[in-house]
Amino acid sequence: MPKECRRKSSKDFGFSGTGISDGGRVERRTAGRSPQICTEHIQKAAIVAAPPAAPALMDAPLVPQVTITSDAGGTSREIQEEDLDGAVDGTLRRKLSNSSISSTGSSAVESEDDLLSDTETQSKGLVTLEHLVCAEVSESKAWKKLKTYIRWPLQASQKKKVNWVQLAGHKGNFKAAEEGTILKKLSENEKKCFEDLQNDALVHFVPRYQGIVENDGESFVQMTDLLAGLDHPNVMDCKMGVRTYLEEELVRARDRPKLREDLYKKMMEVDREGPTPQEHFQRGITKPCYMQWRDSMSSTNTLGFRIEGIKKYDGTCRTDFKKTRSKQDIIKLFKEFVEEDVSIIKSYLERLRAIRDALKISVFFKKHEVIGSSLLFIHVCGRANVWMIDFGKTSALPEGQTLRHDVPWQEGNREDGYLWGLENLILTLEAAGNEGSGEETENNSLTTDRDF
Ligand SMILES: Nc1ncnc2c1ncn2[C@@H]1O[C@H](COP(=O)(O)OP(=O)(O)OP(=O)(O)O)[C@@H](O)[C@H]1O
Ligand SMILES: O=P(O)(O)O[C@@H]1[C@H](O)[C@H](O)[C@@H](OP(=O)(O)O)[C@H](OP(=O)(O)O)[C@H]1O
Repeated sequence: MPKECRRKSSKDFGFSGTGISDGGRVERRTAGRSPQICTEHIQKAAIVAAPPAAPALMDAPLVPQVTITSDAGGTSREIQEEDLDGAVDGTLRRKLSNSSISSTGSSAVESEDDLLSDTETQSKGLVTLEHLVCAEVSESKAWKKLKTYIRWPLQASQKKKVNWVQLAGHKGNFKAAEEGTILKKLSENEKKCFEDLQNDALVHFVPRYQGIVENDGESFVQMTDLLAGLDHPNVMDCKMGVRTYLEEELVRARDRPKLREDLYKKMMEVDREGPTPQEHFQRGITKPCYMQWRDSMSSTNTLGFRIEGIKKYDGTCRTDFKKTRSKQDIIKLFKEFVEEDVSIIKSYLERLRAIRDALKISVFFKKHEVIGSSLLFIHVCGRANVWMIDFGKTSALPEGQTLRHDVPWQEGNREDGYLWGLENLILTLEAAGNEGSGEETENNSLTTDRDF
C-alpha cells in the first residue's frame, strides 16, 4: 500500500456517489499459436484455423490465418521512404509519426527539467505529456522506477506534480488540461465514438467527454483524467479483443503493401526469429503482419485480451509484456498488481461484471467493431475501478449490421472477440482471487459503501 493513503471523496475520484461515475509463404514462428502467415500472394483469410495450442479459459474464438504480402508484388526490393511512414490512408488513421509507448527507445525516467521546455512554458495552461511515459524495460530489470510529473507553466515554486502516467499508446498523444481533465489528440473517429457514447448504456464506464479543444493549431478531445486526485494509484492497461488490427488495415495492406523498418526492428528486439526470411531480407514488415505477430505472441489471440502495461503505487512501471501469453503468467501478474488483496480483486470483478452487463444492452457496442480499445484498471487505498478507454480504432458498422463480440472472427464478419475476452478476463481474475484464499468469487456481488 502507498505510505500515505489519504481518504479521498468520491469527487476526488471523479465518481458519482451512486457507485457509477460519469466521469514468401513462410510460416512465422510463433509461441504455439494458430499460424499467422504473411505470404507473397494476397489471399482472403482462411475460414477455418487451427485452434490455439495454449489452453484457453473458454472455447477459443479462432483467429484465422490471414495472408498479406510483404514484398509488394512478389519480388523483393529496396525499402522506399513511403514504406516507413507506417502509412496507409484512411478515415481511421491517426498521425503516426509519434511512436507508440511500447516502442523501444523511450526513456523511462525523465528529469523534471527535461519536461519544462520553452514551448511548454509559453503554452496556455497546457503541458505536453510526451515524456511522461511508461517505457519498455528489459526482462531482467523488469520493474523500473518512473517519475510522473506534469509540469504546469507556472513559476518554479508553483510546480505541480501529478501522478499521471501513460501506460500505452502513442507518445505525445496527451496533454494536461485544466485540472481533472486530459486532452488527447483528435481522431475524428474517436470523437464520433465519444459523441455516440453519450446516450448509451456505456456512458458510465468511459471517461466523461468534454468536447473538442484547440491548442497551438491542433485539435484535442477533452475528457476526464481518470487519475485526477488519486495519490499513487496502481494502474493497469488491458487491451481487449482477439485482434488489434482492423479489417480495413488488411485490405489496405493487400492493395498497397508497405514495409516498415521500425516494426521490423521492434519485432527483432523481442523475437529475432519472429520475422520470416523474406522480412529479414527486406528488413521490413507490413503493419498487419507485425500486429498479427503481436497478437499471437501475447494472449490477444488465445484469451481475447492482453496486458499492455502496469504502473504500481511506488512508481515502478512495466510494459514488457509482449510475450506474456499464458493464463498462469497473467494470474501471477494480476496477483502482483493487487498485492494479493482479494478485496481489490472482488471490486474489480464487480465492476467488470457491470461493464459486461452494460455491453450486452449497449446499442453502441452492437453497432461497432471495437479494436485496440483498453480497460484501464485503477486502484488506490483499498478502492478500485475499471474504465473503458481508447476508441481510436473503434468503427461503426454499415447500417443494419451488428456484431456479437463473442464468436470467432473470420475476415469479413468484423467480429472482434471483445465480449469473449472480457469473459476470459473475469475468469482469470476469479482464478487470481480464488487461488490460495479458498474463497469463491463467483456470484460474489459486493455491496459495500465504497464511493464508486
Ligand atoms: N482518460 C484517461 N485518464 C487517465 N489516463 C488515461 C486516460 N486515457 C488514456 N490514459 C492513459 O494513456 C494510455 C494510452 O491511452 P490510449 O490507449 O487512449 O492512447 P492511444 O495513443 O490511442 O493508444 P493506442 O496506440 O494503443 O491506440 C493508457 O494506457 C492510460 O495509461
Ligand atoms: O505495441 P507496439 O508493439 O509498440 O506496436 C504498436 C501498437 O500495436 C499500437 O496499437 C499501434 O498503433 P494503432 O493501434 O494506432 O494501430 C502501433 O502502430 P503504429 O506504429 O502504426 O502507430 C504499433 O506500432
